[in-house]
Amino acid sequence: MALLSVRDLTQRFSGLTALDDVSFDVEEGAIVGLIGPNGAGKTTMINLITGICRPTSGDILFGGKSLVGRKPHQIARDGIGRTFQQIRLFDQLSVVENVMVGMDSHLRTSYGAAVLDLPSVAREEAKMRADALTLLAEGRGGLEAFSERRAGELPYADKRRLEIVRALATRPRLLLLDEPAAGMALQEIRNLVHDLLRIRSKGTTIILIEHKMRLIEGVTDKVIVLDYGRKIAEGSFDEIRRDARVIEAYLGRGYANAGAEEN
Ligand SMILES: Nc1ncnc2c1ncn2[C@@H]1O[C@H](COP(=O)(O)OP(=O)(O)OP(=O)(O)O)[C@@H](O)[C@H]1O
Repeated sequence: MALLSVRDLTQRFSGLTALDDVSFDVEEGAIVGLIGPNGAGKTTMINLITGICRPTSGDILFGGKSLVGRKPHQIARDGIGRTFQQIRLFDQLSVVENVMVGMDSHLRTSYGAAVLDLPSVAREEAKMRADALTLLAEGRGGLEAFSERRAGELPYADKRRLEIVRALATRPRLLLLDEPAAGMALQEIRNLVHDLLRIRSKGTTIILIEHKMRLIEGVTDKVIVLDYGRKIAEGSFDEIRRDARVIEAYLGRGYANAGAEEN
């Protein structure tokens, strides 16, 4: 059984069909790319999976159970984490605190104990800090070296990487990334390829929206291509880059043989 199964999903916004009868499966342990031109419906797909919007019709099954009608916080607890196109860090908090904020839903200490400042709260916080530092240390060029710096002071690419670490703090089974390589230079994308493969090797399934084909080529097992809300292709990057409809709608002619070297 697929970990995630999107079935006949349609989303209309007053007259505009953002997604039109889209179906695909994501197998456990896969890294799946979601690509297509601006306005194709990629972010809408992530918003439906995470419960921000309710689909006009169709279904989304996660571990065999429908997500439709569930609230975003319930879906996060079900095991789906995400990052956003626009960075959403707490700039005034330290790097490690940003990751700890992401762990809140796992905090077992009660509100009452927190108000009374009981030792159990201090123990819980120390454990969260240690777990957050472990997560920060796992990426290439470990972010843990900057753990006490304010997030707002980090270079741009590290902010994006910190967002991913924070999304991992909820220990998701499925991680949804909305343009994680936006604004990154070549070496930073290489580091991100390494980070994503490592995250997958630890058991997290990933769906990523991305315009940087170098990242899509470097990490994905399968790519879904959307155009005007419709799925126009599905296959390995090698397959879809030779697909006439994908070349026409999105990639352009240079891709069929050249690959992602220039992008
Ligand atoms: N809440 C909304 N209300 C009305 N229209 C919306 C809403 N959300 C998205 N749309 C429209 O749905 C279409 C798909 O948008 P979406 O953001 O999903 O595209 P995208 O593929 O993520 O594009 P990009 O690559 O530019 O981020 C667009 O025409 C957009 O204007």
